[in-house]
Amino acid sequence: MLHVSMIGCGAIGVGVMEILKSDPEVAFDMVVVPEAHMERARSTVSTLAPTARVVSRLGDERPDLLIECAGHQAIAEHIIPALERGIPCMVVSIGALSEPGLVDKLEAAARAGKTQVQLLSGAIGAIDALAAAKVGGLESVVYTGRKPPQAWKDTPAEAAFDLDALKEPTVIFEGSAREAARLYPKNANVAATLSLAGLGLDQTRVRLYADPGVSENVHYVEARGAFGGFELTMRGKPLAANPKTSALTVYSVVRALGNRAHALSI
Ligand SMILES: NC(=O)C1=CN([C@@H]2O[C@H](COP(=O)(O)OP(=O)(O)OC[C@H]3O[C@@H](n4cnc5c(N)ncnc54)[C@H](OP(=O)(O)O)[C@@H]3O)[C@@H](O)[C@H]2O)C=CC1
Ligand SMILES: O=C([O-])CC(=O)C(=O)O
Repeated sequence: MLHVSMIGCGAIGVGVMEILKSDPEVAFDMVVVPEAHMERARSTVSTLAPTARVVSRLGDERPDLLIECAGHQAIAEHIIPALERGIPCMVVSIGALSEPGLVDKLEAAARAGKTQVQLLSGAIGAIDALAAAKVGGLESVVYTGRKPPQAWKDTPAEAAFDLDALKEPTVIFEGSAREAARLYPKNANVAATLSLAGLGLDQTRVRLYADPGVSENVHYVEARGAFGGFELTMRGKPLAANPKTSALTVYSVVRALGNRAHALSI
């Protein structure tokens, strides 16, 4: 039985607990949320993981695994201290890792605690292929992200474009993955994941579209290198609870937890 503590109880956290409710080999012991929202989280968690405690910090507890499904802040606040204490961690807010120095801090914390932090693939696929291709040498990685206009609400695109009135696919950003992550931090997970697995934030090229013709989060990747090349299209169905997040992200977390908990890992 794998004893897991989860940080965050939003669209991803709830989706993960819903699926794993029926897995006898995974137990959620604690769910960590901000102090102000503990009561709300308690009512959600009581139906999904009735034995789990809702807390605002991990304290002295030592789960087998700590998983972050919360956001940027949670990495500094919870993941780095847990790694330093030797608790293995998984991180889903990969966009946060575009902050200069944060990947190094994560690595240093894991080394100090003699443990490991796993960065999850989330909404994008072929990270195994891209990371393997990097060994032989990559020449180019180009990522095109296409989402319905409303998925770009609360981003700089809202000020620059009349999103509700768009009739055609519209490029809202073109540049490096680093710049994409700076301007669109809540939509930067895929660009940052591809960068970390491949050519880095400065050499990974990104184009983002607000497209009234799509209802899904469409991720298109072209990679070239010594290995040859690949093109990948993901058409991720958005979660009802958060249209910025593809449902595959939830499944990617469930897969990762299953791979730690079960006798067979794939
Ligand atoms: N790797 C990938 O491909 C993808 C990654 N993501 C990332 O995953 C993360 C979660 O996404 P999603 O579930 O959709 O987001 P939600 O906004 O639905 O949920 C986030 C949850 O985390 C909680 N939270 C926020 N800050 C903290 C903190 N410092 N400590 C503890 N809990 C905290 C929130 O609490 P409250 O509501 O009280 O603020 C909320 O319960 C985001 O960072 C997102 O960018 C998303 C999609 C794909
Ligand atoms: O599709 C998703 O779930 C998330 C996404 O685009 C991103 O954050 O890059």
